[in-house]
Amino acid sequence: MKSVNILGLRVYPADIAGGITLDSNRGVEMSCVSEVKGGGLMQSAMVSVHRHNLHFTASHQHIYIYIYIDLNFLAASFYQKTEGRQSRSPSAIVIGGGFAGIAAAHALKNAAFQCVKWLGKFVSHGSLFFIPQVVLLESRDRIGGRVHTDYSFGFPVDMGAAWLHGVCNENPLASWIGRLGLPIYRTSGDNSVLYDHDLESYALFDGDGHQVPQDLVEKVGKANKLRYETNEDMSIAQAIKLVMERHSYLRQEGLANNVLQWYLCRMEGWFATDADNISLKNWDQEVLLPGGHGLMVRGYRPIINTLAKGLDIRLRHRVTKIVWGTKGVKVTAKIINFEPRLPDWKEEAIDGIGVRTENKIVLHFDKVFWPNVEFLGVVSSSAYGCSYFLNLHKATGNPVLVYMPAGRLAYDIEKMSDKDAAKFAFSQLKRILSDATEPIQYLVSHWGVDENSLGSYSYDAVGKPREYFERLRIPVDNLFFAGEATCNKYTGTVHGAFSTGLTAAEECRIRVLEKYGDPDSLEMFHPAMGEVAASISVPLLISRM
Ligand SMILES: Cc1cc2nc3c(=O)[nH]c(=O)nc-3n(C[C@H](O)[C@H](O)[C@H](O)COP(=O)(O)OP(=O)(O)OC[C@H]3O[C@@H](n4cnc5c(N)ncnc54)[C@H](O)[C@@H]3O)c2cc1C
Ligand SMILES: NCCCNCCCNCCCN
Repeated sequence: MKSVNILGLRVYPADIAGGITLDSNRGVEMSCVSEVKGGGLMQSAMVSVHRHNLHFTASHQHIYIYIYIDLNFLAASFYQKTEGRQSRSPSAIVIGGGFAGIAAAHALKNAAFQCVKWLGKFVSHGSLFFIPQVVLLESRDRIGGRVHTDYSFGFPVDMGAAWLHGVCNENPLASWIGRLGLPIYRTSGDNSVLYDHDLESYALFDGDGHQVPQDLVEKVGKANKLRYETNEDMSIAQAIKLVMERHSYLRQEGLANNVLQWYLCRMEGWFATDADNISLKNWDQEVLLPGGHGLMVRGYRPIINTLAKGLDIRLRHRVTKIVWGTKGVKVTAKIINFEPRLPDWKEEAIDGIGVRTENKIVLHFDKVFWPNVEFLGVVSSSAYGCSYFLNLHKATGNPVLVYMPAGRLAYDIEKMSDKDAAKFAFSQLKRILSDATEPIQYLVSHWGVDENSLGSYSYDAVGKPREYFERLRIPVDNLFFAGEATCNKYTGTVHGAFSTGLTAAEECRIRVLEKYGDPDSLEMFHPAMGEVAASISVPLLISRM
């Protein structure tokens, strides 16, 4: 029996048909079909690789295809070319230049470097010949994926990921952040009621612009410590309703209820979906690293740029079709339609993982007219009606507020033009600060409708086992998968995506050696993944300690 604490809101309990044709003259050619299936957003890819036109592998005996796709599906294949030569060199194609794809390509490229060093020492003894070439194919005209730092205001603003969840040395990204000297503004410590914020520096208002007394906010946050015992999974929304029905003294009314709805709205932001979709059983099973949550003051871009340095990246290369192996394997739409088909357990995981939307509407003002707090909120009688504004001025010194709708609200706002979306965000601000001046610039993200992401990040859907995330990661024969939705521990995060990219690259490397290399040499190739950065410990630069 699973026990769940219920406390305020901390309730404890496209198909893309994708393809590449590697052309001997041009490199890569692609076409794509993209569609959204009702009920859930699914993606997959189909890549065709034709033996005769893999130009950059022409002199190699083994071609290693490493396919990395949108909703973080990664497929890899060995392609054997036996044209006389006995030399054996794999090549790698990474599909998708998000954090996981870039991490994988970076690690594979390092593996190549290690091999060259190793070769220098052993080739004269007739040992394994192994110089992988790595090419990364990215459908957008930029790298980063759901990490996208915009500079159009003249300073960095993250339109996707902005926080480092877990400001500590165990964070897989810590060594990179430390080494690059990137400052972090910590918005919460451990076990914060609001995930990435403490109730330390904020202002909550009711719809008429009156500030909600802080003791009420804290009281509601601490209110419902009841343990709820159930074997059955249900949604967070349903669980709260049941608890309230059974324990009338817990029922929040009037303003207290609106504050409770606001907590719920923040939880919906964390999972990018409505509370009706979030699994009571599994929502708290991800690992939250210690050290609280910190904003990347200069944005995430410097890390992705550093990891991408020296990689062969082909932008605007959308993968639409994959045929792999000596006889060819097809991966087609409906989630993933592999030939041969993926095993049922894998397809079930792809189907069962939820992905919905959180967006950002960034308002740039000529001056600051709001209170000097980390965030502003508007409470309402439903989570849908609540608002959350992150005050970037506190962390960065720039006069910027970021309005972040999630779930159904984000979905509805995505139907508006950018201008109307910005107007809507501003109208929410006007409700609480009547003397607010119009923004001078705005930016609007569209993660839900963007065919390259079709959602913001994955969540635990009601009735689906948590191990789906791990199932999604597990390789099938020589097909490999990576990305945030394959990360059981750190689902939905940048560091989670990053770590699965490294893992997938390492598994690919080992597979190449097992299949085509000298197994005894595995140790000699060791390395590469995480390499230098991981071994250097540089203290993180954290403000608001
Ligand atoms: C609004 C928002 C806020 C977030 N906030 C945070 C946060 O504060 N902290 C945090 O840790 N995480 C946050 N996240 C989550 C984080 O951004 C993601 O978990 C992470 O960036 C995912 O990386 P990925 O490599 O798995 O996938 P992606 O970044 O989506 O990478 C996939 C790549 O594949 C490309 N691609 C797709 N289809 C094809 C194709 N057919 N052919 C070729 N290329 C293709 C895409 O363009 C993309 O570049 C946030 C996300 C969003 C949207
Ligand atoms: N406070 C604003 C919310 C910002 N959303 C970031 C959520 C990132 N991923 C959460 C992972 C949940 N599994």
